[in-house]
Amino acid sequence: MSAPKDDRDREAVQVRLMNAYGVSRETLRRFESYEALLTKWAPRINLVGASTLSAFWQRHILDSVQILPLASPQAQTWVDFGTGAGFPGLVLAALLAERGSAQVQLVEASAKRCAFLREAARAMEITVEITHAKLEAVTPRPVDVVTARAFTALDRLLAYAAPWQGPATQALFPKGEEVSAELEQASTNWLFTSTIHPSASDTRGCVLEITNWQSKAGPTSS
Ligand SMILES: C[S@@+](CC[C@H](N)C(=O)[O-])C[C@H]1O[C@@H](n2cnc3c(N)ncnc32)[C@H](O)[C@@H]1O
Repeated sequence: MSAPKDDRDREAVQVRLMNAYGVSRETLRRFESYEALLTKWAPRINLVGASTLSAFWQRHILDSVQILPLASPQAQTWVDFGTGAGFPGLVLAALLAERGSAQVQLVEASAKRCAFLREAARAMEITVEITHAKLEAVTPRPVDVVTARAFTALDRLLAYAAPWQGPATQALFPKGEEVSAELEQASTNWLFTSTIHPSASDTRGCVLEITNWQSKAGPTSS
């Protein structure tokens, strides 16, 4: 008798994570602890869409993991806006834990989601900075990488991310089919360099990389 489809899907993604992204067995075990906690908490608080929980490995883990190789290998400081249940910031923090010295800050406005993030970090035995606040209220600092998934449209994202920009900051934003429209809209207010990386987890999606963004109105204030 063959294994249930969910188990086969999970196994296929895990093999891909190891072979294509070099994810270690130890990190896979961490993600399994994370999945168990998410499954336990999800019925009580709104963490991820119920329909996406069964596709945890593809829709959430792979979708987040694919960001890491797009970042500079030297990237040390990371911030993730609106992390929600942990995507992509907490997953990236788990991957970066193997490198030892990277610092990842997760900014999330919901107290319940922050409580979940703390528990998940504990379950995975990783260190991550969880900031319970609205992004607008957080003191920005220059970082190497800014990430945000399903947070807001590109035009507003660039405004949020501008005060976190250093000389070589990369912004890496998972986006869906709306990416062209968002790029067009953002280009009315911003000058930037963009690269669209096809998504490994969703044929309709991409990871949008933005560097060197600046407001057409001149230097931005936060
Ligand atoms: C649609 S969810 C996306 C969560 C996660 N990034 C993902 O892709 O699964 C947006 C998240 O941003 C948070 N959020 C919304 N506005 C925020 C703000 N101004 N500052 C920080 N977090 C915010 C919400 O609480 C929510 O968890």
